[in-house]
Formats: sequence, C-alpha cells, structure tokens
Amino acid sequence: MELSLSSSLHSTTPASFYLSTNSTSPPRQNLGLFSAAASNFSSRVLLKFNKSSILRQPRPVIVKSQSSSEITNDNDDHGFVLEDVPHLTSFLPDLPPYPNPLKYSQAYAIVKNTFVSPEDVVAQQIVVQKGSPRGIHFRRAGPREKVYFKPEQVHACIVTCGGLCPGINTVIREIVCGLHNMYGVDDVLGIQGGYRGFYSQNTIKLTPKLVNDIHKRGGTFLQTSRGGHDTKKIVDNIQDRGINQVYIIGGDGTHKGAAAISKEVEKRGLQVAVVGIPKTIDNDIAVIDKSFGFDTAVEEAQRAINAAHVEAECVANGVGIVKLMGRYSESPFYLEGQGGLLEYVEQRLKENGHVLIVLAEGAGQEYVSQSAQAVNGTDASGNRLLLDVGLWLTQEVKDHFTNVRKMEINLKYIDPTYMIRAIPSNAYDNIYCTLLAQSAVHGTMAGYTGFTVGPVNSRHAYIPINRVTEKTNTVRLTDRMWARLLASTNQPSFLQKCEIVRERADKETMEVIDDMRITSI
Ligand SMILES: Nc1ncnc2c1ncn2[C@@H]1O[C@H](COP(=O)(O)OP(=O)(O)O)[C@@H](O)[C@H]1O
Ligand SMILES: O=P(O)(O)OC[C@H]1O[C@](O)(COP(=O)(O)O)[C@@H](O)[C@@H]1O
Ligand SMILES: [Mg+2]
Repeated sequence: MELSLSSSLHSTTPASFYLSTNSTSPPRQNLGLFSAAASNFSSRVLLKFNKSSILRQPRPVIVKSQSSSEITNDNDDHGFVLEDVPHLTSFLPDLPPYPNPLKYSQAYAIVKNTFVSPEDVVAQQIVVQKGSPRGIHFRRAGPREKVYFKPEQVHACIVTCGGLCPGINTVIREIVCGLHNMYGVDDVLGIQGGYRGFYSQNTIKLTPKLVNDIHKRGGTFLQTSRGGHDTKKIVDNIQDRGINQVYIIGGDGTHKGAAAISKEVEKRGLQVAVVGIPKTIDNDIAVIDKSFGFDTAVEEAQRAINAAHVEAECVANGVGIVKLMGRYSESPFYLEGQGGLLEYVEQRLKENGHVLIVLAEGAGQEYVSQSAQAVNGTDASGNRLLLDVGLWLTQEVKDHFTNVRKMEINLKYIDPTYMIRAIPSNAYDNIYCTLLAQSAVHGTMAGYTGFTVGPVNSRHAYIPINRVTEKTNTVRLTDRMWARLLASTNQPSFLQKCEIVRERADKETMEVIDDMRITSI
C-alpha cells in the first residue's frame, strides 16, 4: 500500500491535501454544493410563481426583489421559488415573437416534443424532507415554441476568456453548427483574444466548415486573454457591428464581465442577448453540477499521478510529488512536529517504502511566501498570483530527510498543470459541451439574456448570471464528501485541534444560517 498525499484537482477544494491508498483513483468531483448564504439571499431577484398561470406565459411577468419576511409569509405556493433569467421583452416590451423554425430542421423533423414546456423547471435541491418548502428552481433549458429573432436577422459572436480548459473548441464548434443546422443562422463572428478582442483585434467569420474539426484540438481556436474588460468599449463595438447574440465562454471572472455587458446592453435598450457558458478545470463554479473539461482534466491528471507513483515505488524510499491546478486551497496543514506532514511521510516510508504526495497549487501559500520572495501580486484579471508550492515542498522534504533525519530518499517532482488543461476534451466532455452549446443557442433564440447554462442535478437549466458569480464552490472540510475521501485514503486531516474546533463551529453556524434561509423561503 502506498501513500499518496494529494490535493484535489477538483479544487473546488479548499483542502490542501488528500491521501490516497490508491493513487489511480481520480479525485472526486464536487457535486453541486448548495451555495446560497442568508446574507445575500434577501437581495436576490426572485420571481415568485403562481404555478397555474405565470408558468404558462412565455415571458416573466413579475420580477421583484423580495424581503425575507415577504417570502416567509407566503405559503400559497409551498415555498416554490423560480430564480428566473431576464428576457429581452422585460426591457423591449414590443419585441415580436416568431414561430420557432426548429421543427422544420432536419434534426428535429420527427421529434414528438420539440419544445420544452414553459412550465418545466429544475429544482436546485433534490434531497428534501416531507413538508419542507419546495425551494429554488431554475428554468429548464431547451428550445421554446416562440423565438425573438428571425434567423436572417441574427448576427452572433463568440468570445473565449480566461485560462484554457479542455472542451472550449467543442463549445465553439457546437454553437456555430447549432445555430446553422437548427436555426439556419449563417452570421457568426469569432472575437479573437478574449474580451479585449472586441475592440483591439481582428474578427473571424465562423462557418460550420471552418470549425468542423476544431473539437479535436486543445486550447481555444479563438485565443484567449486575461484582463482587458472594458464594458463601454465592448458594448460600443457590439452596437457598431450590429451584433445581437453574444456567446461568452469563460469562468467566474468572465461571467462577471458578461453580467456587466448584459446590464449595459439593457441600459442602452439594445436587442442583444448575452449568454455565458461556464468554463474552468477548477470545477469551482457555483450551482452547476460540474464544469466542462473537468472530467478530461481528472483523467489526464491520473497519468501524471501514475507516473509519479511508478517512479516512487521503483526505488528505495521513493517520494513522488505532483502539483495540480486549484487556486483556492484553504485547508491548513503543517510540516513539522507531531501530526505534521513530514512525520507522516516518514511513517509511510517506513511502512510501505514509498509515498506519493499530490497537492493543489494554491496550498500552503503562506509557507512558501515565508521562504521565497513574496510576489503578492495579481494577474491582469485580478486573480491572486501563486508561488510554486510544489518546488517549495520538494525542497522542504529533501532538507528534512537529508539534513535532519539523515535518511536517503529518492524524490521526483512532476508539475503537469499546463499539460493537463491544454489537451482536447474526452468523449464525455464533448457530449456535455454539445449540450451546453445547444442549450445556449435555444436560450438566446428564445430571447433570454443575462444567463448562463449548465446542469443542475443532471438537468440543464438557465441560471441567472449573478448566481454563478456571487459565490465560488468549495469543498467544505466539514461535509461528508471530505470525510469519504479521508475514509477511502486513510489519511490524517493534518488539521490541528483548534482548527477542527473552528471548522466545526463554522459548520454549525452555517447550519443555523441554512435553517434560517429554508424557513424564510
Ligand atoms: N469583476 C469583473 N468585471 C468585469 N470583467 C471581469 C471581472 N473579473 C474578470 N473579468 C474579465 O473576465 C476575463 C476572464 O477572467 P479570468 O479571471 O482571467 O478568467 P475566468 O473567467 O476563467 O475566471 C478577463 O478578461 C477579465 O478582465
Ligand atoms: O497561468 P494562467 O494562465 O494564469 O493560469 C493559471 C490558472 O488558470 C486555471 O487553470 C484556471 O483558472 P480560470 O478558470 O480562472 O481561468 C487555474 O487553475 C490556474 O490557477
Ligand atoms: Mg476564474
């Protein structure tokens, strides 16, 4: 049995490490953690349903911000809440609807239920208790009977922002092909180089022929960038070019930018639908089950972990260290003394002859900054710049065993981070990306705007953008998911007693907050 001390790639994970008795098992994915906190709940825009009437109407009727007391007192709908997405008609009431041409498309010719019922919604929580409020729901994604764009009027554009992630090219391809094959839309523009590409780069006309094979390649066909979001310049450009559908592929930062664009579009009263398609290998986007590319990344990470494992077990006192991406890693750990990482590594070496450590790039930053030149900076998008915890840990482990313990070890450090995110997506992610892209196309054609798409409890939904930007998914060390990992790997938590008490207290506080929130729905 080998020790592998790992952090989660899925990092979602605030936790720094996990130990695995089987280094080939992939890190577990984060399954849609409930992310609403009482503090921002009352300020959220909610559409309360009268189920029998409002749902039948194709567009939202009442959108209002409700105080928690209003929510508590309304028992008519058994606590049913729809967190709706904006519709172009909410600020352009005279916009005419048209019959959806989809049923005339080759693909849908024999489909019985072509359109999603306007009454279909997706529940955010599917584990409920008898008598509990019905809770938050999102509109189900999919084609609608009425559309608010004639195909020949559509001037769409696609932009990709932030870090790379397997599957971006599949999403681009499927938006272009979906618009063309399902709706007969021919005018799709690629904005090159991220947000700044709107105002500083050439554009490229995207056709099904041009993008036909791009899903087989890693990266983004359109290039990407960090920083450079200038809402005014971007919307000026959208207006100047006559663009009326904007498909924005990116992570949390990109979605903040998309929200700003959508607001500005509404302020100017433009018929422009803005949709975000959530992307990140960090799998830390709130509400949705899992972000595309994550599955591919986990698979690829295993190759690095396996290699480190082979290297470690084939020598005496072999130590393998693998660093994976995951910016926010908040689980504290310590090196020295009783219960520390070094003591545990030694114990594993004595028991098994080798040890494997997998850590998140965001882990232990406070230690690295003590020994290295602190950068304390941010990248062009405002994300914290990280010091190399892998190199730091490598040095610490070497020093400890060579100089303090006088033990000979054989250490190999592998940093596969950019290799992992630069590969093409696997079959699972390709199917997922196709669904995301087609859902986005149906949503914008139906006139929805300021939304993002993604699976919620396995059903694709239209989610208000602010829901995915207001909070980042993290793995809570006090949740059963983390305990399952510890139970599977038999690793210690590396938390000191006081931290365990603090974590538990946080959990209890969170539970009280959750209770308050549920009561108030
Ligand atoms: N708060 C924000 N408001 C507007 N634009 C933002 C904001 N945060 C990030 N962006 C823009 O979104 C783009 C991508 O953000 P970044 O954080 O690099 O990647 P990701 O979207 O993958 O999280 C960048 O061009 C950045 O300027
Ligand atoms: O070196 P870069 O390009 O800034 O990317 C590093 C970061 O990008 C990521 O892969 C993804 O981050 P985003 O989803 O915010 O783009 C992080 O895991 C990592 O910290
Ligand atoms: Mg991000």
